[in-house]
Amino acid sequence: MSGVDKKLVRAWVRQQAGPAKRAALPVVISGALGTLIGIGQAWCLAAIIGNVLVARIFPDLAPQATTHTAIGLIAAFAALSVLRALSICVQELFAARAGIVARARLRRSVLDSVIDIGPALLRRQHSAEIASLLVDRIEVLDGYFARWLPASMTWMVFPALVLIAVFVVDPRAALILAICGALVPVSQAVFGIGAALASRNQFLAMVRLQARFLDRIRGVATIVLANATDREAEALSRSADDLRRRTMKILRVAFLSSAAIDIAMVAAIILIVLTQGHFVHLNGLAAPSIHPSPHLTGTVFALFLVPEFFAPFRGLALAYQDRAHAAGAAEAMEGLNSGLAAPEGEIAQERETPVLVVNVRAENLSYRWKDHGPLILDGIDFAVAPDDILLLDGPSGAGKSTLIELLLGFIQPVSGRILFNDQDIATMRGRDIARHLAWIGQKPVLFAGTLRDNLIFARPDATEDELQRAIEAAAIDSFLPLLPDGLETAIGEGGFGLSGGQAQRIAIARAYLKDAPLLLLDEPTAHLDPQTEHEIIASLRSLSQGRTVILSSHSKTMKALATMSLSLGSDGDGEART
Ligand SMILES: Nc1ncnc2c1ncn2[C@@H]1O[C@H](COP(=O)(O)OP(=O)(O)OP(=O)(O)O)[C@@H](O)[C@H]1O
Repeated sequence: MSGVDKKLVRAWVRQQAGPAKRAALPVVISGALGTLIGIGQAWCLAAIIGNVLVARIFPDLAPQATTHTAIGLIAAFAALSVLRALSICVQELFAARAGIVARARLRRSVLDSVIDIGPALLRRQHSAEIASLLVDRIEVLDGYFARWLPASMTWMVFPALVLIAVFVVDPRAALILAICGALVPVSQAVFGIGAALASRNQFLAMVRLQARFLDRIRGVATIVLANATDREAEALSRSADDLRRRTMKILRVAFLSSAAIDIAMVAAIILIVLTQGHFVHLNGLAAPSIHPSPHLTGTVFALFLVPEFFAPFRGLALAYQDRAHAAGAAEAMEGLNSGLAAPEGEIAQERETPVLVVNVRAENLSYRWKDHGPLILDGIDFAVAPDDILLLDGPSGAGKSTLIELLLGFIQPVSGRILFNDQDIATMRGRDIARHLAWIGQKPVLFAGTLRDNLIFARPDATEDELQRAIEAAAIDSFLPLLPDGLETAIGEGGFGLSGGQAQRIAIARAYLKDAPLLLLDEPTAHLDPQTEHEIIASLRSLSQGRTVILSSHSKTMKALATMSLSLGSDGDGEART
């Protein structure tokens, strides 16, 4: 794991520490109980073997052993086994709950960041990468919260409990366990570095493959028409093979790390057995023979506890990958700037007073896309009030869409400011800016779902009456009877196809439902035929009434809607005219 990773994970762990460690505490407590019960089980078994079985074979060694003792020990072992099963069940339940709660909290935080940053995010990260963070990366964090956190809190404590129990009965065996146990962290540190690196590389390969798949599915028509199917299939199979090789590497490292623990465990067993002279006797080169002694119970007890002693190390080694995944997720979240999650409840406490009117003012607004690139907008000033329709005029590339993105709050000006009702939008959160406005672009996004789902997406709590009014105002009722299931027709990806004009009507209906006082229109009639454009403009005209409207369009008919204009580009002076 690189230094950057370490720093990120440390910062991330610190941030998670409070809620996640609290959630992991019951896992730790039930794990400790499980260890204590395991010690009890080992004692019962050792006593059965030492006091009962051996007494039967060598009555002179344990003459007092009775059938009653044997039955009592077997009953105690059975009862402890039931308790152990229960403690494992409880531990698993708490671990699963800790994982679920933490993942839900992280998903909300990442989603909030994605929404706050808006489409600007897609300029620096591939959508597949963001989807992978929200789904896969956070999903695998389950292991971090459910396994790694409890394991990292207890990997020294549980073996210490076992060591104390063994020490009381057989100090020599305890010393052997301690020495063999001390070797484990050294081997784990070596393999851990490899595991983290392999896991990080595997995640990167997976994200690359996902991004590639998504791009190719989106561009499937282009691939088929360019006769590039074979080439693309080959490239995809190369990416998939890369992922397979990296996954195998992780498995190899995991196998080596687990083998190191096994070796330490076997070494401990052999050393305990060999150092108990009274237990095993080596007759020269002949096979060892057993010479039980009255201390047999203690030795057997120590031997039974060897797996119990190493179990937390094994748990930690298995969970090391989960930590490596957390490093990858922390890095990706850092990219979204969502590493520092908003404390729970902060958003809910905000008062969401409805915005009724918006006066928009831009003061000396400038913007450049790249640090040392040309100014796309230079010293723009305008003011728009309710019932005004401001046309952003200028040739292609003049910066009309850029100005609309600034108004949406998706990008920030290099100088100057935009004010909504005298408040600088730079001081507002994305969701507050969004409450002021509705936006209609060239091509509305239709989600996979019914037409109804797509409409009420703008306001899920809209009543049936409000929905009907929006449908009429946007003239959706003109094509509704043509849809096989009316409002319940599945549209969007995998659903019923809609024409550009019909899709644009859905966007207008959404704007009606949202009922925001500021309307931003970015070439809403581009790509429409004159007849459809005429109908859409009629709907937009009524939608504009009483609202503040800022509009960008190359269409003469759309331009005719405007009450004032702002000339952008080389021939414009950046001042609005009425
Ligand atoms: N994400 C981006 N990164 C870098 N430059 C960009 C980006 N988006 C737009 N630009 C550049 O900014 C300039 C203005 O683009 P913009 O899309 O705002 O123009 P426009 O007036 O809306 O054009 P059109 O009328 O063709 O839509 C163009 O030179 C464009 O190349």
